[in-house]
Amino acid sequence: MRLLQYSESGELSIHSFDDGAIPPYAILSHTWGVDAEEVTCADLLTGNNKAKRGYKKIRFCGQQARQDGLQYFWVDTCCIDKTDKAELSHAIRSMFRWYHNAKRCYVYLSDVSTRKREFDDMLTGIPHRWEPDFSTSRWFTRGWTLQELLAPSIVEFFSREGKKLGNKKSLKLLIQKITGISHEALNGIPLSQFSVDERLRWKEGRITKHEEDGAYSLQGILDVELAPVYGEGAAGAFKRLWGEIGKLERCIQDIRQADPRDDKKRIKETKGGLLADSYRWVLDNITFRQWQEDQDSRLLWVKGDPGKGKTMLLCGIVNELQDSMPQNALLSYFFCQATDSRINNATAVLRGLLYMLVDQRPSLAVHVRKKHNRAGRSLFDDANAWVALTEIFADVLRDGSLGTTYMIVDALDECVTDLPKLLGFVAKQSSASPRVKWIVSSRNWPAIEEELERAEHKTRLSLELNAESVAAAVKVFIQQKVDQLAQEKRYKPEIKDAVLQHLTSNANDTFLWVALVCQNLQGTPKWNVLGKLALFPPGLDSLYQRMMHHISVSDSAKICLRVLAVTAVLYRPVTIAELVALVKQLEDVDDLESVQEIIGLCGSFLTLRENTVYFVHQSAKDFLFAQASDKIFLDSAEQVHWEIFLKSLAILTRTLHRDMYGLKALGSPVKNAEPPNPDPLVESRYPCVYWIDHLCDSKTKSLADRGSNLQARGVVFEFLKKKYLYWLEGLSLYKSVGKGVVSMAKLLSLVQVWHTESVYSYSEGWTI
Ligand SMILES: Nc1ncnc2c1ncn2[C@@H]1O[C@H](COP(=O)(O)OP(=O)(O)OP(=O)(O)O)[C@@H](O)[C@H]1O
Repeated sequence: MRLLQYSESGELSIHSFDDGAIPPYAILSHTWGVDAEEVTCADLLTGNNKAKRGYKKIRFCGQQARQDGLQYFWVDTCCIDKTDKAELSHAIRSMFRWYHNAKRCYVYLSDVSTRKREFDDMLTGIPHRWEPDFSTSRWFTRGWTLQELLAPSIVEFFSREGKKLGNKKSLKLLIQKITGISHEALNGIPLSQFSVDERLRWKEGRITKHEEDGAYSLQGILDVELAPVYGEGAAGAFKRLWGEIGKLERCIQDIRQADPRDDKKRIKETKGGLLADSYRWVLDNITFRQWQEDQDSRLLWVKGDPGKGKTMLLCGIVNELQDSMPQNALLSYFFCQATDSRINNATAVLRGLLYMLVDQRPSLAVHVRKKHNRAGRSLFDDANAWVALTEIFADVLRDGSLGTTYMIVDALDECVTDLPKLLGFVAKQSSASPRVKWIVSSRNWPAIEEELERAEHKTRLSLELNAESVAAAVKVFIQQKVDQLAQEKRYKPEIKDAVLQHLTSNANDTFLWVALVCQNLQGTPKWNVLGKLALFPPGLDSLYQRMMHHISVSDSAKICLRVLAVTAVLYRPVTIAELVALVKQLEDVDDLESVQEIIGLCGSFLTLRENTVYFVHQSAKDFLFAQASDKIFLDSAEQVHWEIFLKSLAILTRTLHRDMYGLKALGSPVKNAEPPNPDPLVESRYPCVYWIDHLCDSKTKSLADRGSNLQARGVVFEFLKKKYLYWLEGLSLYKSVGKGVVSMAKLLSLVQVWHTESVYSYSEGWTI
């Protein structure tokens, strides 16, 4: 980028700077006069044509910049060498960014005068107003000036005498009236938050000298890049612009696997809502403040035992940052959950973080588009997705337009697949840039500590070492929960006091323990509360143990344990309809209410939200595997996987057929495929995506279980023979083709294992 500078003696000079080393500068916005009177790059380099009228606005810009403490300034007439085609093309593509990055933009209005005022005042005694001239100024009718108004954060307007008229914020009512652009856009809200149609409306009626510029001048406003091809005409330029907008939209849609904002909302609600007074302590915590204020503190690791409130703390921190960060800062976050295969792996974490960044600032998609244009959606979910995502992510974090950026990842310990890779990535990237600040949270796992140790600028916030603050936060939580219970269940004061007392003395600074006991008390009649209190032992595991015992001795033990066993090995939370289809024992329970009741009986471990069954907490699932596996899985977890695999293929064989959504036209885009009502595939969504995973995690890999292997081969062969294409159609309707491809690769490996273990038999002759 070239910049101008006036020396102390008033000498004008021009300097070139590389992208990473551009000093602070002011920028001029104006409308062109007669070409011959504008100062060109050649004029400056040769020192010719010093009498051109165009020097007036250059002098104005230089003086104003100096007054504002800026040494350098940029003027389009002479800072671009328009005779050099490559430079012109680069400048057109960079212009929005140059205006955006300028410290101040001065709009020089050569057709608005303030001096006229004094003259008119003398003649008529009526004060002259510059506003009418301002409203009809040529500046508001030109194409390129739209981005010059929108891109910089400070835009100041000057009359032809160089008198300041105001800025885009102080004049926003007037500017809105003239341009139809909303206050929010003039106040600097990211343009990506306005629809493409609205942004295009702002451009209506504006003209450009070259017809193609109508489209080229919109690229920054619409977050796309368009290399200029003068001569293609307006139609050609707009056609390419639409094409780029379409590609950008597809790219952002393809990155999106799940929106972390929705996951955060869901997690917060499933955990009973966020209590601000139970997390605000962190804002005054010395380690947290150091992370926030110190440039050299880039990675904060929040660590603590299960149920200490890390996830809720991070939800609170996200809210606080959202409210307090500067407008051009970015915030991206991800909440891992081991029980949900959409959000329990390293690739999903990067994809979620990237989605949030690109969604807030679509111009960052330029780093994704190079690869995405070639690979499409499979870039993010094929076997090489991790490698591609880490490269893209590193480019995004290096982007020059990135200001302060916050990256937050909760529950690293719940990243089931490729955690070491994720830790390595966080350690590396958090050391790379002082502009990017990271917070991660996890349990106190030595393996995580070891990896994060490699980060250069890290601090840690241990909840155990901040026991006093956590204890006070838990106390507030207990008080709020007990008030709520007492009010809803109309406790007498002595019962309320006893509950408060029991919770306070046994919670051991563990939020989750309090939440579980209160959930239990919710279903306890008030006459039984005092008797029941003593049955809630301190410590999470003891509490789970008691809950397990309660389920095991109940009349519904058999069915509840089965529901728990199946739910524990599923790869994502399932809807009630999916659960009923997968659990054989629920087949005869034909009404929804009874199923809900059964799930309620497992209530200490499971919870229902919007018809979907979730584990109350990861620690509940951990407990089932570690300490109750003999009770719930009976034989083994692999056996449960095996049964789900068989059940899945039975469901799919029954439900999959040709053109399940009645689309009729082959090749309809899947995004237009609306499920019929009722949806014929309501039970088969889960089996369609996960049957191979269950097969792989069942016993069939082992030669010892030859019988199962033979049975698996037979069932899989039959299924693929009859339903393979319909299965692909199902995957496509569920937008899970990428996952299907990965699953097929897994199946192929499994077949190869069978083969090498001599289970494969040519005489039966089937191949995959
Ligand atoms: N600030 C808060 N407001 C409301 N509820 C809270 C808050 N902090 C913790 N809780 C309650 O405590 C429970 C456990 O908290 P959370 O899930 O955040 O713990 P965690 O430390 O992330 O646990 P784990 O490491 O086992 O995942 C939540 O389900 C919620 O009921």
